[in-house]
Amino acid sequence: MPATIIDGKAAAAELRQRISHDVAQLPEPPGLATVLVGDDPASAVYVASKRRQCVQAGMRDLHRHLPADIGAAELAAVVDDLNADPAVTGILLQLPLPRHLDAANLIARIDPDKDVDGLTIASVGRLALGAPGLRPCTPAGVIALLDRAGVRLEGAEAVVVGRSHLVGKPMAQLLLERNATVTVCHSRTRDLATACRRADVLIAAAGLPRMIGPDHVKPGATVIDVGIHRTDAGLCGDVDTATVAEVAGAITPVPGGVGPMTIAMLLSNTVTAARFADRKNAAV
Ligand SMILES: Nc1nc(=O)c2c([nH]1)NC[C@@H]1CN(c3ccc(C(=O)N[C@@H](CCC(=O)O)C(=O)O)cc3)C=[N+]21
Repeated sequence: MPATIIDGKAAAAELRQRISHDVAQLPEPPGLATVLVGDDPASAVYVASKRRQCVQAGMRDLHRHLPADIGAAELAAVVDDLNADPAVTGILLQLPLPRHLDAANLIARIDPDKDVDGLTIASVGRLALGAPGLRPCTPAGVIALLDRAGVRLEGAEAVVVGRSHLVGKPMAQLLLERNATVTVCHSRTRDLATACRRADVLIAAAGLPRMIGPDHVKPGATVIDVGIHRTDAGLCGDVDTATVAEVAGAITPVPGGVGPMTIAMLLSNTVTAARFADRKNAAV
């Protein structure tokens, strides 16, 4: 029997409904500052959807579009400005940045309480300690998707393929927090297929088109495809969906899987950041 398709579009729409409701309860609409440097076409598409959904949820769109040749000091000043602006609840610096800019340095400038991407050192530390904080959107979206699909994580064998700061590492930590037994695989893993076949829940986040095939999947496993690649044949993920669907119990499609959940979690983080800001104001 072919795998159940996990519908990320529907899950994201549901989550956005809840977020709109939460936004309406806040004393003031949160503001999301998306910062786009240059004109990378894929980045432009993602940022456009983030902005549209932000407005649809009742939040303020405080977008900044900056030229590709902006200097590091100038971009740092923009981040400082957004940190200081009380109308700005969340800041998202769209990656990748042009080559002459040091992303780590600029991310480090973002106020951790406005870090809706969950990428600052403080956010990473809070996640590692299990302390309250803003979690990276894609892995948080994957957990929400698994919960909605009724996938049990407690005691499950979870295998994450990929160890990026944006997805793989925080994904492993969130799964661990949910009491899964977590294995992290990467480009130097000796026998990837064997390691992956342990998985009850397999997360493909290595960034290589269709690298996960049916040989990597235990029959009945849940397969989450975080990859997104634009090829001549159209969009595809890190999973060879057609063949893996013959083996897996459930699988996320690309598009319509993890991507929409990433954006919904960004909105959710912006609401969380608004609550942090309220608490800070109440304290003074
Ligand atoms: N600071 C930062 N934070 C990010 O979260 C971030 C980033 N930089 N840089 C790039 C990646 C990629 N990313 C996606 C978000 C939504 C979809 C998405 O909605 N995808 C739709 C399809 C959209 C399409 O046609 O491409 C889907 O999968 O159904 C995909 C990819 C966020 N990223």
